[in-house]
Amino acid sequence: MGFQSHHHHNFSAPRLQSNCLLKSGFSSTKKIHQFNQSRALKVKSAMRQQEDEVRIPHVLTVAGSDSGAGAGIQADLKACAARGVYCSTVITAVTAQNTVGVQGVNVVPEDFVSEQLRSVLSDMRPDVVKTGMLPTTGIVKVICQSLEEFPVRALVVDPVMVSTSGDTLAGPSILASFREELLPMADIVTPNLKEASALLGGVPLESLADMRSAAKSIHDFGPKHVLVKGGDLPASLDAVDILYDGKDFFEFHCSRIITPNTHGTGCSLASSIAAELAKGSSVVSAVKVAKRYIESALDYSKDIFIGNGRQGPLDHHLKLKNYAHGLCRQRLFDPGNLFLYAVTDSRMNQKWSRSITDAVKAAIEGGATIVQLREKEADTLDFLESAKACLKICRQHGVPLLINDRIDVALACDADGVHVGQSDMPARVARVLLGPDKIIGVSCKTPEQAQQAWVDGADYIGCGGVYPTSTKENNLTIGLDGLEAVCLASKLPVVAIGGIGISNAHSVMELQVPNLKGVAVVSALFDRESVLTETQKLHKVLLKSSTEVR
Ligand SMILES: Nc1ncnc2c1ncn2[C@@H]1O[C@H](COP(=O)(O)OP(=O)(O)OP(=O)(O)O)[C@@H](O)[C@H]1O
Ligand SMILES: Cc1ncc(CO)c(N)n1
Ligand SMILES: [Mg+2]
Repeated sequence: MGFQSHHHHNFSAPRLQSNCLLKSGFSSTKKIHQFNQSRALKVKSAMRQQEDEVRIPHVLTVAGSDSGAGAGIQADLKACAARGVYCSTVITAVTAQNTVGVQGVNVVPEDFVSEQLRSVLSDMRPDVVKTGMLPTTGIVKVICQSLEEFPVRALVVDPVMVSTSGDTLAGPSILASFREELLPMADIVTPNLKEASALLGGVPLESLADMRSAAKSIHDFGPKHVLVKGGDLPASLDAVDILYDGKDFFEFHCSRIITPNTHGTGCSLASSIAAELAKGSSVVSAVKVAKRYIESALDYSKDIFIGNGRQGPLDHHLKLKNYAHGLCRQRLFDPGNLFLYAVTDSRMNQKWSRSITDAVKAAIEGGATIVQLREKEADTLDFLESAKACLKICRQHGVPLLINDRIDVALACDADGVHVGQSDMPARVARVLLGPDKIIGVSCKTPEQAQQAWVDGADYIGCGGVYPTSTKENNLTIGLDGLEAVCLASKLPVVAIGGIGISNAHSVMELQVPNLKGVAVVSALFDRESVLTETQKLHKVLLKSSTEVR
């Protein structure tokens, strides 16, 4: 500490620091170690104040765990993740729950709820707190105390009382604590019809007019906004929610989605509102966006089948999944796909006046096991259109389609991956852009490049030019020796490329070197009269080589 106050930042040369260290009287190694640690911490917190630090919006949810994961803590985590917000969790109860109902509830002692709150609030400073299932009045109390000690930007209260299945999650004794303690602190409270009715001592709520007057009465308890949700209105009516801010009413309409999978809509709506508030939205726009998200998620999960009960769960991660195209597509890369790797070339297709789709179709019918579109001259729009058309053909045959160099085109058409060269987008950047599931291949000529491709998260290596080629100008030929060196050093499967065709494919595969999975060809297939026949011939040669090996 003395060191810090005696010498200010201007004197920060390393030599001076070690002099000061001696002067300050740190003698034992232990002390020096401690000093270095505290200095490391200071450096870290100084770094944290740098301008380029990224503050991610943060919601803390205080709620119960739902073992079926449609509602509660699990819904909050997934909804926040889907909305791009960090979510920390304080658990108030653990429920044994599924699509049939609630089989058991285990309440977390209020002292331990308090301890969880302190851990998160004192250190991580969430922007917004959202509450869900609060099973005891004692738990409501510790939340109010914690929020007084550690204020947050907004409080969203979902006054959970009964599960969708009709099981009690918080008894009627909780109502007084809600009215008197939590609601006065809330920026928004989100009761469904039953909860609004209970908060008001049991008044029946059946129409939009009832919902409006309920919102007004609940506002008198002190929350800044009241959202009365109409999910449980008669099935003949739209799902309309009413927001009241003490002055004006806002109606949020969406058409009713016919689905058994509505378990968790309430929790997810409240945490999505919290997520938007954490991003800095006003309450009105937060509700608008959150409701839109719930509508899409409900629509998206309307046909999924999980569990045998009456109430299936909402599924939150609509953007990450692809049910629409049948089952979840399996995207794991199979190195066996490198066996006969067809690379298209726009000039050759022009020369033989065939469309890129016809070229791809013929190659696949002839036995190609993976296709790469390499369209150096094409306009982006044309390239995208032909990529979409080729993808359709490839999917029909279960053959992966890769795009050369153009990450944007691969993303736009949802191709299976990309192939990049040493002077294209670095593989590690491509990996970040494309996510964990897409296939990434990298052209490598040396063991060092092969090692880098592995480090960067590539899936395979294209190694060449093995023989001289006319497809690529100024391309260094590395020969069979160069190929062998890369294959031996590589941690990734390798496909050989460069001047390979029917006459020499056997000499390549004959190397029998580990990791070598096949050959990639351009001219040998596409600079020919019949793509189909040439591919069939090459396929035969490769099959022969691979059976000879065994
Ligand atoms: N079938 C549906 N179609 C469209 N929107 C719906 C449907 N059911 C509920 N919603 C909407 O979902 C949100 C949650 O509403 P709901 O009234 O069901 O809350 P809840 O009963 O607290 O939820 P939960 O069923 O998870 O306990 C509201 O915005 C509501 O309008
Ligand atoms: C844990 C938990 N919280 C909230 C709800 C309300 O849907 C539920 N069913 N379970
Ligand atoms: Mg409901």
